[in-house]
Amino acid sequence: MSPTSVTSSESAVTVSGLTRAYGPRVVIDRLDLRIGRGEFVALLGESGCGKTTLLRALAGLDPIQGGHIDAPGRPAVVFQEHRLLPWDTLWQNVSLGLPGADPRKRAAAALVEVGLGDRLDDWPRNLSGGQAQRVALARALVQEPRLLLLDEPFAALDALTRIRMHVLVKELVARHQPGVLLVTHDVDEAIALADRILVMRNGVIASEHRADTHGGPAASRDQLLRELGVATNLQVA
Ligand SMILES: Nc1ncnc2c1ncn2[C@@H]1O[C@H](COP(=O)(O)OP(=O)(O)OP(=O)(O)O)[C@@H](O)[C@H]1O
Repeated sequence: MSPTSVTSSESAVTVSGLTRAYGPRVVIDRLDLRIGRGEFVALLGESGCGKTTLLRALAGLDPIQGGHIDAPGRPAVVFQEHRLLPWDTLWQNVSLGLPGADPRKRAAAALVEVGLGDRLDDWPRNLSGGQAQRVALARALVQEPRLLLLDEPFAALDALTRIRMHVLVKELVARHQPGVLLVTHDVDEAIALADRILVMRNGVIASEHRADTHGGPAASRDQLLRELGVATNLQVA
């Protein structure tokens, strides 16, 4: 993978008036959103509010019932489960569907970037959960997507592995400059990673918080928990 030079004003995705319904039930209601190249956006919201529905619509995996999604190129998606093919080696998994010459070489470079450059010919079954998610990240980024969609990719990992993955994904996004939408339940993860945190409620973006220009966090933990309807004054007797 080669680093890409982009301008921050370049759009990774622009969404206007997006509506997504399951039968009569409207889950996303005329939602507007723009994510720039290199921008890391986290999406929080209580369970069932429509986060994954939005991500799947942006990925082009589901039909939409109204509005418009402008996402040049094909978005790459990393899910909570790695979705690697067990009958393919790691480099084959990473290069799957990759157009152009020398797929093994490009897959190798991607695996080096995620710290698995010595495991090209190994099999998914021999990987830990964290290693498998590294391969999933390599498989996404080798496509050099303008938009990277992350659906709770670290949720099943232990706390230390999750922190290592945060450091890695931050580095990779800084180098490759996709726009990122991270769906997460983890308020601390959103604070650690995001330039902008969105809180979704009733099918729209109810509030948004931007990190300050000095890299300060987009919002405090208490503030986000309050917005998510979680009491923060819990006292242990
Ligand atoms: N295929 C489907 N058919 C009908 N309803 C669906 C379908 N998928 C999701 N829903 C409903 O749409 C709503 C939003 O679901 P979604 O999975 O997007 O929420 P979420 O915010 O990602 O939840 P969680 O945080 O628990 O993963 C929920 O009420 C869910 O029951």
